[in-house]
Amino acid sequence: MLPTCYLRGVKKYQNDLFLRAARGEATERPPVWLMRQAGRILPQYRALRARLSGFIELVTTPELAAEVTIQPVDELGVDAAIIFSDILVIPEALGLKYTMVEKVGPRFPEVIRSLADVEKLRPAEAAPEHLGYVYDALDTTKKHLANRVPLIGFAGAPWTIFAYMVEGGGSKTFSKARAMLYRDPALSHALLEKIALATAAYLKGKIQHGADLIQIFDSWAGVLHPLHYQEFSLRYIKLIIDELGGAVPITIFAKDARHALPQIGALDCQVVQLDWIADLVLARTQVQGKVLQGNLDPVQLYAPTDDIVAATLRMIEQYGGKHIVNLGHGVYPDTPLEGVKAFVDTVKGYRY
Ligand SMILES: Cc1c2[nH]c(c1CCC(=O)O)Cc1[nH]c(c(CCC(=O)O)c1C)Cc1[nH]c(c(CCC(=O)O)c1C)Cc1[nH]c(c(C)c1CCC(=O)O)C2
Repeated sequence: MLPTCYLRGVKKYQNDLFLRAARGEATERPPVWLMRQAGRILPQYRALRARLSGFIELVTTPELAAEVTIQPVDELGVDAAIIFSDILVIPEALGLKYTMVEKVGPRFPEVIRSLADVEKLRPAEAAPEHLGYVYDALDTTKKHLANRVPLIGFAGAPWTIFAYMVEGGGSKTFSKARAMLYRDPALSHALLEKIALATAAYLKGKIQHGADLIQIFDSWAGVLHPLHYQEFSLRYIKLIIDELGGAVPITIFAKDARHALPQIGALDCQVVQLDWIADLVLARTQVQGKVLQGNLDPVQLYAPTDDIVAATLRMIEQYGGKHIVNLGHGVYPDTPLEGVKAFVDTVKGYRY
C-alpha cells in the first residue's frame, strides 16, 4: 500500500485545511488555491523563465521546478502547492517529443495516425522510468516546503492527451482527434488505453514521491459528443482511478462537459472541479456527496478589487461548505497580481 498522510490520518502539515476539505471534513473556512498558480502570473516566475532556454528546461530541472512550485505559497499564501510540470510529459515519456512555441503553445512534430504508430510508442509500464525528473522535482519540493502545505500532483485525462498526440498541438475543434474516434474506434481505444496505463503508473510514482492529492485535467472534455465522452474519456479516467486504489483523494476536472456531471459524480473520486459556466445548484444535485472545487470566472480577477471581494464572498456563501475555492479554469497569464491577491486574501479572511 502507498504511504500517504490520507491513510495514516495524522496531522502532518502546518496547514492541512486543503486535505481536510478534500476529505469532506468540516473546516473553519474553505481552502484556496488557483489552477495554474505556478508559473504564468508571478514576476518571480517570469524573471526565472527569462534566464532559461525555455519552458522545457524549467520542467526538466528539479531545483527550478521546485522553486516555481513554492513561489505561490510564499507570495500568495495559498493553502496548497501544485507541482510545476505539464500534462504533456506523458506523450514525451511514451516517445512523442514536444516543443513549446512561444505565444503559440505545444507542438508535436510527430503525431499518431495508425496502429503502427501506437505500437512504436514505448510500453506504458516504461513511462515512469522516463519521468524521473518529475519525481526529483517532487522530492525537492517536499524538502523545501517543509510540511507547510500539501502538494498536489496532476495529469491530463487520457482523452486530453490523446487530443494533443493526434492533433499535434492545440486546436479549437480538435477535429483530427475527434475524427479518429469516429473512423477508427479500435485504434482510438488502443491509444487511450496505453495513455491511461502510462498515466496510472506515473501517478503511482507521484504519490510515492509525496503527492497528497491527484487532480486529473480533462481540458478538452468539452469538444466531445456526450456518448463519445462516456466511451472515450470517462472510461479511461475510471481506469486511472481504479489503478490508484484510493491511496489519496482525487479531483476530476472535465472542462465544458457539464452534461457528464452525473457520471462524474458516480466515480470513486472525492472532489469535482467546476468550470465557471456551471450552475452550482444543479451541480450539487448531480454530484451529491462530493466536495466541489471552483469556480470563479478567471476574468473576474481583472475587475476592481471591491468587485472581486464581493464576488468571492458571494461564491463562498452560495457553496455553503464542502468547497475548495478556485477559479473555473487556470488563471490567465496577464491577470493583475492585485486581483489574484484580493481573491486569495478574501477567502483567507472568511469564517463559516
Ligand atoms: C491543457 C494543459 C496543458 N498543460 C496543462 C493543461 C491542463 C490545464 C488547463 O486546461 O489549463 C496543465 C499544467 N501546465 C502547467 C501546470 C503547472 C502547475 C500549475 O501551476 O497549475 C499545469 C497544471 C505549467 C505550464 N504549461 C505551460 C506553461 C507556460 C510556459 C511558459 O512559461 O512559456 C506553464 C507555466 C505551457 C502549456 N502547456 C499546455 C499548453 C496549452 C501550454 C501553452 C499555453 C500556456 O499554458 O501558457 C498544455
